[in-house]
Amino acid sequence: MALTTFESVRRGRTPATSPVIEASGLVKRYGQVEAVRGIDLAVGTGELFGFLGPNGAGKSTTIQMLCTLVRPTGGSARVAGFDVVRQRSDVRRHIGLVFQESTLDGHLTAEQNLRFHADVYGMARSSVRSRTDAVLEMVGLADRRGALVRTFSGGMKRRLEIARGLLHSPRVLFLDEPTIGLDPESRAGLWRYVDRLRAEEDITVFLTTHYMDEAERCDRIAIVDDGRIGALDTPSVLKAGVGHDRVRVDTTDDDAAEALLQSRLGVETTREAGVLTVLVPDGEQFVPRLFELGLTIRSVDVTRPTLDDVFLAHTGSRLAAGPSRGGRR
Ligand SMILES: Nc1ncnc2c1ncn2[C@@H]1O[C@H](COP(=O)(O)OP(=O)(O)OP(=O)(O)O)[C@@H](O)[C@H]1O
Repeated sequence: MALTTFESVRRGRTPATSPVIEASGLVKRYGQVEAVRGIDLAVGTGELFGFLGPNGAGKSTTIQMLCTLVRPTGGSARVAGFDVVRQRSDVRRHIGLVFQESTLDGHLTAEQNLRFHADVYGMARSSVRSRTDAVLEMVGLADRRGALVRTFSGGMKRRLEIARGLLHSPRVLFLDEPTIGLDPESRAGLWRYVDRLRAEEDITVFLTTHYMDEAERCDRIAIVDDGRIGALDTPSVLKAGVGHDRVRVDTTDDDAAEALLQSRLGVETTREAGVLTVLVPDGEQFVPRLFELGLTIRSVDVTRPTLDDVFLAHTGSRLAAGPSRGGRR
């Protein structure tokens, strides 16, 4: 799915393709605790959708409602065209789940784990063999199909879980912090498989993550805080919304540079750690104009707002604060 398709959609809340997940006024209360306070969203077919928020924001509860594991207190949601309350088994047939905690059986082989899942889902025997081959191939585990899962590395187990989540050809794959606890190489490997999967099957991926690089991959992101969505758009629009590019210029004569920047380019400067700093909407367009001033410039660097800045602006905490380790599921 080309990113540009989604980039071209100006209204962040509207997906570029027909919605496969739709939630309207979704609420979940646990006694006095209002875990989810009214979530509205639409996720398009084929989209990689990021659902970000600090610990306790309501992400897992929202996912559990979308996956039919928890019944909403209010509002409604449809997944793959089916209502999450009235058509639970239809929803379940069309979704795949990969949660933080492994539910694989270490005493069974990779293939036996998949077979067991196929039985639970009532898959037709005729399709199980070919589909098992296809998903094991997709996640690079075809040659380990007969090995016991307890001999697998953390990355291999996570890949097998993705294979299992895909076995029944779901339309939506829910990945709840899928790379938590994995080393960088396994994380990169897992994303290679997700990319390949998205290229090969018209699947929608609903992702929660605390990693900025994973959030950057998303076509669109919702930032949820205190049970509500505070922002929803493409990563680039969200970043543009939180501030300016920071251009830091090192010159041979900062006083002269400061005067020229103000008089000729009409920009205010500050000095941060002794370096002349300018905040501008578009650093890339600004830098060539700097060089036209005839200054002797030693170096220039441009820093753009990151998704971490976006997260901080909307939630008051840092995305990079680290993945959650709690689990109530
Ligand atoms: N079964 C439950 N009973 C009571 N309160 C709950 C239950 N599940 C969640 N909550 C509360 O609802 C709120 C939202 O929790 P939720 O797990 O959805 O957050 P989260 O965004 O997924 O957090 P994390 O990133 O830590 O997984 C929290 O205050 C949590 O304590």
